[in-house]
Amino acid sequence: MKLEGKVAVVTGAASGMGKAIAELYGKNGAKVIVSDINIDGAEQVAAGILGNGGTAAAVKTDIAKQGDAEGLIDEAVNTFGTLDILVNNAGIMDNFEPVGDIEDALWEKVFAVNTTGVMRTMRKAVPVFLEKGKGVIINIASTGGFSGAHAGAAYGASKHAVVGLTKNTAFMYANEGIRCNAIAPGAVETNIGASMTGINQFGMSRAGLTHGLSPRTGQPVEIAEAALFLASDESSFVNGVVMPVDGGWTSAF
Ligand SMILES: NC(=O)C1=CN([C@@H]2O[C@H](COP(=O)(O)OP(=O)(O)OC[C@H]3O[C@@H](n4cnc5c(N)ncnc54)[C@H](O)[C@@H]3O)[C@@H](O)[C@H]2O)C=CC1
Ligand SMILES: CC(=O)C(C)=O
Repeated sequence: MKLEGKVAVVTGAASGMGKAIAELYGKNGAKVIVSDINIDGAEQVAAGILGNGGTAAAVKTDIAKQGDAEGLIDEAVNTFGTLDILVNNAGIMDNFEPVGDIEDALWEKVFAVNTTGVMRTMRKAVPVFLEKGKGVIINIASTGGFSGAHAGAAYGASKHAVVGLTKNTAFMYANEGIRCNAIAPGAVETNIGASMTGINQFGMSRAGLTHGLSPRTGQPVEIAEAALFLASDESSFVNGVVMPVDGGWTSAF
């Protein structure tokens, strides 16, 4: 019970890594706000946590919308009285486009979900954490947040931005009891492929050169275990890191 009594928001928690994180946090005593644009999926995850004796509530959130992203933090405080842990996990892929093939609409959508949504929940959570004198932020970035060769230009840029936002936040609030870290998963077996709408064959063939070096794919729970460590007091001196959880993929670079 590493998170007994803590209130956690997990975005994109209807599927994949977000679901695994929400479930593991629930098992460890956290009160979990299961947030997703897919409310049916979020409700199922919340029901599963409740069924296992935990505490959870589902909240429909389109993280790309300012009102939803900010309202999510209000909802957590209104429902469970406070906020201790924010996990920014919701994310979408691009279609592996190199910069020469990017369309503005896709660029803007990828940034709205993967980057701007992350900034907005953090901006809203920080005053709650400052008032308490503590709080934990975990951003699910990607190995594409420090490699140029794991997806398309928009996805890579959006995750590099999350890495920068994470490090800046860690440093800015380091004396205020707020810790901010990122996880950089490698290739994990989830439903993220469903967010692709028409793969750029050239871009995918270039990214595929490095994907071939990944020793194996991971399971969502293997990311969730890292997110549990970063949320718990066991990582009390860990701040501003971008932790690869990739089976050793990026040790090759
Ligand atoms: N699967 C992989 O190999 C990797 C994934 N990641 C990152 O991990 C995070 C989680 O992705 P996965 O679990 O793989 O994907 P997933 O597709 O299984 O889950 C993502 C969840 O985010 C939700 N979502 C999408 N757009 C949303 C929006 N506008 N508002 C709210 N929720 C929204 C989806 O409904 C879904 O439930 C993402 O940030 C992704 O970029 C990073 C590295 C590798
Ligand atoms: C989807 C993604 O971020 C990777 C690294 O595969």
